[in-house]
Amino acid sequence: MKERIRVFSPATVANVACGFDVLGFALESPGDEIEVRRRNEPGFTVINKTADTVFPSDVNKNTAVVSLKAYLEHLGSEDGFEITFHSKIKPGSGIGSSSASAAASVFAVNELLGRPLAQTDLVQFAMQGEKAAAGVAHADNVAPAIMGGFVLVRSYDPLDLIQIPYPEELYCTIIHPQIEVKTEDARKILRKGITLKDAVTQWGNIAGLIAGLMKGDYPLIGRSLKDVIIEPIRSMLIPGFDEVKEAALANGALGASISGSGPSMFALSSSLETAQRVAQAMTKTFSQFEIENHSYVSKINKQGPKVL
Ligand SMILES: Nc1ncnc2c1ncn2[C@@H]1O[C@H](COP(=O)(O)OP(=O)(O)O)[C@@H](O)[C@H]1O
Ligand SMILES: N[C@@H](CCOP(=O)(O)O)C(=O)O
Repeated sequence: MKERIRVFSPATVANVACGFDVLGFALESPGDEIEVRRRNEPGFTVINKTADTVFPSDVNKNTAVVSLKAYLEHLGSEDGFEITFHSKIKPGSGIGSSSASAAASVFAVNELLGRPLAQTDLVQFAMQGEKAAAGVAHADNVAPAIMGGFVLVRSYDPLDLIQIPYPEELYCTIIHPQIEVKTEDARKILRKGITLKDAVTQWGNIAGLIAGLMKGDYPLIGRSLKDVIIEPIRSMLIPGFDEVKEAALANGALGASISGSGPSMFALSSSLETAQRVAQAMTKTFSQFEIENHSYVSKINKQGPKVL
């Protein structure tokens, strides 16, 4: 049996505007690149070879270790592993840094062990990594990170994950302002109650977004990419949010909102040319707020994690 493996695990956009905690999609880039090696004794070590990522000092709070422990416990294994991070999504970015790590380790070891579990069965363990990072075992990052594409979390209990078809020509613009917003903090500020009016609007939009993706109906996707519950609260953490979102829409994006818990923003477009124009417009607008930022365009990642 192989003793070591190197894998890539993708960044993800969770919530996707109106799908708080229930919808997410994977990006072709960026992502985590880790190498996992079986140790000769139980326990876990984390080696950080990334340029600018700072992990928790306690290795057992690393989401890659937390998810892997849950997976190995399920298998009844007492094996130990060394995890080396070669590249890393910046934590607190809003594109699933904690999720990419949680997904990477369980995918890697499942491959090393000859796939004792189906890939979709790995999500439940990666969710434990998310719980360590954000206090809640939300699946809308780790499900698409492991399964690829768009994934709807139809139910958490029991866990019911639905892969959602989407049009091939769909491009995501990500803009990442250089500020950190921890998911845990961005969850604490949310209202505990919502009005029936907002609930009706939100579930109409999530249904419309799913229908638009499945039908490849770009106008329907655009009409549905609206969030009346989470975005009004969290956008207060992102200086210039309204202006940047307006710039994206004015330059042809189907829709735009906060990526995950932020501070990154995402916009979906139906062509690469539009997505690139949107990236330029969002960057130019953010720069007017003197916030260092970088933007890029990514296709949707069909595959999820992969062995390198
Ligand atoms: N392997 C890891 N990768 C990223 N963040 C991690 C990891 N292990 C623990 N963490 C912690 O999780 C938090 C980042 O997760 P989160 O707030 O969800 O950000 P993001 O929006 O990037 O997923 C940070 O507090 C970080 O210290
Ligand atoms: N549904 C979660 C998604 C968090 O995404 P992340 O990429 O910021 O970790 C939430 O909105 O809290």
